[in-house]
Amino acid sequence: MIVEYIRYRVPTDRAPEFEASYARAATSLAAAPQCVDYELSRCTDEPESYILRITWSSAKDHLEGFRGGEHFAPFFAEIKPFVGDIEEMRHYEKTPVRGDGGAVPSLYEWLGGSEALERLTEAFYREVLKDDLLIPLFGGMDPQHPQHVALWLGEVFGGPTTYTDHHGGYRHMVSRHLGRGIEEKQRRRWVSLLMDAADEVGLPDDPEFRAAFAGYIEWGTRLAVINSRPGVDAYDAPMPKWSWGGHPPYRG
Ligand code: HEM
Repeated sequence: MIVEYIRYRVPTDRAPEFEASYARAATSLAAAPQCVDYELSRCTDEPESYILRITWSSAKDHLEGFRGGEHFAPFFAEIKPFVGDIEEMRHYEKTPVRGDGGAVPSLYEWLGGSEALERLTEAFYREVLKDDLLIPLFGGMDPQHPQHVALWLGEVFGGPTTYTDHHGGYRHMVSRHLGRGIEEKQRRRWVSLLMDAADEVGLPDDPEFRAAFAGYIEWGTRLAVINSRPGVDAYDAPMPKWSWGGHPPYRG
């Protein structure tokens, strides 16, 4: 993905016309398959200054796909009167320097940190080991497994990077699922028992936390099923970093 920034300096008497034109032009961005998202901001200190941010699937998709495609002409027709007001129009690559600020707690902090996760995985695997669908997979489980999964979850939810630093990281986690042939009904049971355990140990039950938590668990378990199929080899990937998505915590 690539981010395009376009900085405009528009005299204030033309600002309403400028914003109205962009509101119409945005329908072409919304329809363009190369456009990931867009946002027009106006400077509060210098109201003549605007910045348009557009994320494209790639620079090539923007320059060839969008500009050569059906949505460019109606887009350009709307914004053409303001081309002379452009001060900068360039592509930028995202760097790893980004994240939530201190105003937004990590999911790890919100759920109660490592102690809460250890309580969760202990209660969960106690039930897993009594479950007729899951016992064939977990019968010979390493006794340290619940703690390892607690560390994994902690890291994914924004806690310390202990799993990556001391337990083999992403590749090791994937390798533990290889060749296990996890079936959909086993995945479903795993999810269901984990949600029961979350209630049992009193993880926060606010809608925003549970939606983010369930989102990761749904994603992670489906990936575990894929990784457990025949022919998959161990691979490296960046550690997933899960956050609140579209709904940060409600603090009414
Ligand atoms: C979000 C979903 C999942 C996460 C985060 C997860 C995490 C992990 C981790 C971190 C390990 C390695 C533990 C270690 O380092 O020793 C592991 C192993 C394992 N996982 Fe998963 N897993 C997930 C889903 C599943 C599902 C759906 C199943 C099966 C229904 C499953 C079955 C296993 C088994 C059988 C092992 C090896 C256990 C042992 O013998 O020690 N996992 N998992």
